[in-house]
Amino acid sequence: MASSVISDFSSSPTARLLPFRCTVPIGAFQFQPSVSIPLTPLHLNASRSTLSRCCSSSAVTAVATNTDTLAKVIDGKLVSKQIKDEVAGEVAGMKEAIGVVPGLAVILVGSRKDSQTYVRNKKKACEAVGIKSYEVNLPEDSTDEEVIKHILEFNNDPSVHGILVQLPLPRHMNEENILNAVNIEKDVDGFHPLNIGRLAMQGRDPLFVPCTPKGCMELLYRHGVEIKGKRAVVIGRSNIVGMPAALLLQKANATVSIVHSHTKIPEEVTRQADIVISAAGVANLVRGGWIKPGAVVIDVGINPVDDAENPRGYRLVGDVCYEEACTVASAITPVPGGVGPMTIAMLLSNTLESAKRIHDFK
Ligand SMILES: NC(=O)C1=CN([C@@H]2O[C@H](COP(=O)(O)OP(=O)(O)OC[C@H]3O[C@@H](n4cnc5c(N)ncnc54)[C@H](OP(=O)(O)O)[C@@H]3O)[C@@H](O)[C@H]2O)C=CC1
Ligand SMILES: Nc1nc(=O)c2c([nH]1)NC[C@@H]1CN(c3ccc(C(=O)N[C@@H](CCC(=O)O)C(=O)O)cc3)C=[N+]21
Repeated sequence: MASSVISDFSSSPTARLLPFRCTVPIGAFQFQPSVSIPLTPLHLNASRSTLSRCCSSSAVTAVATNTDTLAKVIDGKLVSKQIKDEVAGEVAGMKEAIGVVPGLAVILVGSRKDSQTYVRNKKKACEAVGIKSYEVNLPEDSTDEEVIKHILEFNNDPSVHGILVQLPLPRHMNEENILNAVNIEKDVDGFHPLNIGRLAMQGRDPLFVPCTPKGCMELLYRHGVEIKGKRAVVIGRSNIVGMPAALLLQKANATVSIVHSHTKIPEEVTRQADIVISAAGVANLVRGGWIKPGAVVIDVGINPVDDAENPRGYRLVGDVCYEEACTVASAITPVPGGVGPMTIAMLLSNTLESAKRIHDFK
């Protein structure tokens, strides 16, 4: 039943919304949700007809399952749309007040199809909210120096407030040297070691938080999921997702465990968690039996799997076996339509934040 009320609307597009809390309706098979989630229009129940055909359901029988009540779907597409609308409003306001238009520069090296698609989508998203985008495409066999030359130009260009070097870079390149060249004041990806270092330290704050983990946290906040004092498990420890996600959960006072490829009995660790963020890049790694009944599951994984019925010949699935997880979790993000769109929304938000900081615009 809905209980409390929304408050604390600050002017920032990613301002903390204090949760509009209620208890998840629990079906005939009763289990206690480990976190409270809100009853807002953001939620739909997972429908069996839209469940992905991920895996056989045999593993689910090993755990207490809730076959009558399916998890709430955390709709990242919808939340990202709200954030983009907020960003668009602020971008227009800034232009009108001080004549500044935020600018994002994207550097793409090589011709990976997936990277080209991401860059195209980022450009479209910028246009939609009024952010100016700049793009540099370099051939696969470029040198580190060529990439760094463009970064330095953007560092010195006052119309550029955010710089993103699309990853992964070609294998011959030194990612560390290249990312180090980005001015931390324009590091909207939050990948510069100074930004990551500040994220890791008590009492310090980074200028930017990496977009994907920030998007995961934003989904939890905007859905009223309590984090303080909860157990969280992050599957994956990469610099761009897993590690910063674990740091953010810790900053929010969760007790955090990290599962990686050397973790023994990862299902046992994961089953302890009230909140699971999975970023392993392994399709259907997380089965229903890995999830504590009532847990909230954020699936970051984007994994192509063959699908002859799909015109593309493949479809995207997450790390989590959605069909199984839906019967155990209290809330879950879908793939696609979960964390992915949030990553883009956070990039726009970070770019706006950067322009505001550089121009001292409140
Ligand atoms: N939705 C979005 O916006 C985004 C989605 N992604 C997706 O998220 C996923 C992860 O991306 P990224 O972090 O860049 O990937 P990486 O390959 O850099 O990292 C994967 C991590 O998962 C761990 N891992 C791999 N296999 C297993 C396993 N079987 N059990 C436990 N842990 C495992 C690895 O452990 P170890 O360290 O031991 O090798 C590593 O820490 C991918 O599917 C990617 O496409 C990425 C960025 C944004
Ligand atoms: N410097 C850098 N910054 C990044 O943030 C970065 C990167 N490099 N390299 C690659 C990864 C991956 N990533 C995604 C962004 C959006 C979706 C996204 O919008 N996905 C849609 C589906 C898109 C589709 O259908 O193809 C969804 O999940 O609904 C996914 C993945 C950002 N990354």
